[in-house]
Parts: sequence; C-alpha cells; structure tokens
Amino acid sequence: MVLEVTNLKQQYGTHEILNMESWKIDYGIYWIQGENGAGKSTLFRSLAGMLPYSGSIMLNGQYDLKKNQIDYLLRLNLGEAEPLYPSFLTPADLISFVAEAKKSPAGQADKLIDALGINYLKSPFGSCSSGMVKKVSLAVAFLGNPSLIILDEPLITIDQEARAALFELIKSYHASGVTFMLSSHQTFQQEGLLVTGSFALKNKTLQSISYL
Ligand SMILES: Nc1ncnc2c1ncn2[C@@H]1O[C@H](COP(=O)(O)OP(=O)(O)OP(=O)(O)O)[C@@H](O)[C@H]1O
Repeated sequence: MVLEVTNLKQQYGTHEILNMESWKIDYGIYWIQGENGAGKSTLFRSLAGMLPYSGSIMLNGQYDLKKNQIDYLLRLNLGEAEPLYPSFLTPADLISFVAEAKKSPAGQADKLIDALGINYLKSPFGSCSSGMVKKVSLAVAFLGNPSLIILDEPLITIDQEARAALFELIKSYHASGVTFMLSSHQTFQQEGLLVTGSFALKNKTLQSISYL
C-alpha cells in the first residue's frame, strides 16, 4: 500500500473539516475532486505534514508521519495550489535548497528547470509572474526520490507548453514507480493521462467515483 490513512480528523478551531475512518491507495494516479471548500487542500497539507492532525498516516507500509517524519517527508512531495514564497528569494535559491533537503540526484533539478521552461532563475519571486512561480513550485514537487507526489490544482496559471511538459513529467515519473494524487476542477483525460481512480471529497471523507 502506498498510502494508508486511518481515523484522520482535521479541524480548524471547532470547525471539523475531515473525518476519515479508512482510506488506502496503491500505486497509481488518482484524481481527487470536491467542491470549493470541501477540504482537498486541507487533506493534502495534512498528508504533507504541514498541519497537526489526529489519527494515523502511513507511507509505503512502513513510514508513519508522526513516528518516522524525516523518512516519510523524503518520500512525499506536495505542490501547493497557490504557492507563496518570500518575495526576496529567487527560484534558483529555492530549487537548490529543496534539492539538498530532498537529497535530489545530481542533474535532476536542471532537467526539471529545462522541461518546465523556467527561465528567470535569478529574479526574486517578487518580480516573477504567477505562472513562473507556479512552474517553480511544480519543479520542486518533483525533486528527490518521492514515492508519492501530490499536486494541488497543478494546471492553474500555467501555459499550454508548461501543461504539456507537466503531463510528460507525470507520465515518466509514474512509469518509474511514483504514485500521483492530483486535484483539479478540470478533467485530465484530454492529456492522455490514464487515471487509476477518482475520489470525491464529500461529507468530510473520500468516496470512490466510478464511471459508466
Ligand atoms: N487556515 C484556515 N483557518 C480556518 N479555516 C480554514 C483554513 N484553511 C481552510 N479553511 C476552511 O476549511 C474548509 C476547507 O478548505 P480547503 O482549502 O481545504 O478546501 P478545498 O477543497 O481545497 O477548496 P478549493 O477547491 O476552493 O480550493 C473551507 O471551509 C475553508 O474556509
């Protein structure tokens, strides 16, 4: 099992957002759907260790997010829907920092920069376009040797060329064993991406969607 979630509860103050008894996914590409405010980003941030939660989250059947946090976080990457970086930082700074933290193999960052067409590496984020910021956030989500990559709304603000490059990256990383969790209000089908399963976040839990 790539990911196993048990009794996950998540709330902001007294407002409960998630209450998931059991959710397991194996190797694949999953599309997570849900209305605005359903809790997708909250779920992804919880899985990425960014929010306190109650319950258990286990990766690759052996890394518990609470007990083996470093091993877990080396294997799970999140690309946020609307990434925010300090305005003085440059994409080059961010990429090299994350590459080191994620133990990225030599040459991997350059390939991602090239593939996604990131060409303002030394301009501070404060002067980058929103599409450029998003492309950098996508590049860093592929760094290291992840087992699971979560991309929250990966298609927003990126142009057609970057979109095509992103789908090529997803396909090639998936072929080498990476599981993906993608959220989008748009369909992925036209990109030739074979989705293993789709889930909808409703009533604080994930329900499997089957297509006729
Ligand atoms: N930091 C926070 N503090 C308090 N409430 C929050 C916070 N972040 C999100 N929420 C609330 O939690 C609920 C779930 O939000 P979340 O962003 O996870 O939904 P989403 O499914 O990703 O939505 P969208 O499709 O609009 O991006 C919403 O009601 C939102 O207002």
